Amino acid sequence: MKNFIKLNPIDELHLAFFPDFLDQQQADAFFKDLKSSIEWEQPIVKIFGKEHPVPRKVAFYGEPDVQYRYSGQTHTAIPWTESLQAIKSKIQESTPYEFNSVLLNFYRSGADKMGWHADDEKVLGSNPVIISLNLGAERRMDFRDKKDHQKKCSIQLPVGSLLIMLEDCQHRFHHQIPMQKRIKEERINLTFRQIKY
Ligand SMILES: O=C(O)CCC(=O)C(=O)O
Ligand SMILES: [Fe+2]
Repeated sequence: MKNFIKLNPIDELHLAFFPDFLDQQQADAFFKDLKSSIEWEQPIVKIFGKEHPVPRKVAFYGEPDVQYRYSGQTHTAIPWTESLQAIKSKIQESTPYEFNSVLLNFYRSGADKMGWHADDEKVLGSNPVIISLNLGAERRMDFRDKKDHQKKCSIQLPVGSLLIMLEDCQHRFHHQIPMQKRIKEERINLTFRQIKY
């Protein structure tokens, strides 16, 4: 894969990173378009019997009939928009991976976040490759070994960067986007996935 650097911040964590996959102008144009054209939702999740809105907005797009369960509900993919098609083609020119859907997250400020999790659902198959595009505010992403919480690291995700989580990343590690209260700017992240079943 041309232009990707291999990141291996801790043993066994395999990432590929393309820091300026989109230039600032392209990234800004996609951000603006996605912010207004995507059907953003804020699902309610039940945690210990209490209902909470998820701390960000989300949307799921992809091939017809692809379904994905997140935030406690099954979602059917909304068909690719023109912008998503353009991003998808650009990613497919640079990587050998297949994907049939994208989960989008909209962080309204540094107060929005995503807690520790792994994208290791059965429907993604074993060792799923997750391709993640970053638009808007630069945020930090943390990784930690599921079994040994001392084994951890953080990376910065600047605007226009593309991060690929490879090999057994989802099986061995959790990741999160922590709250960063001093960040006031919005951010959109897209994670392209191959839902197998
Ligand atoms: O916002 C991000 O960079 C990460 C998103 C993520 O981990 C996910 O959608 O599963
Ligand atoms: Fe994730």
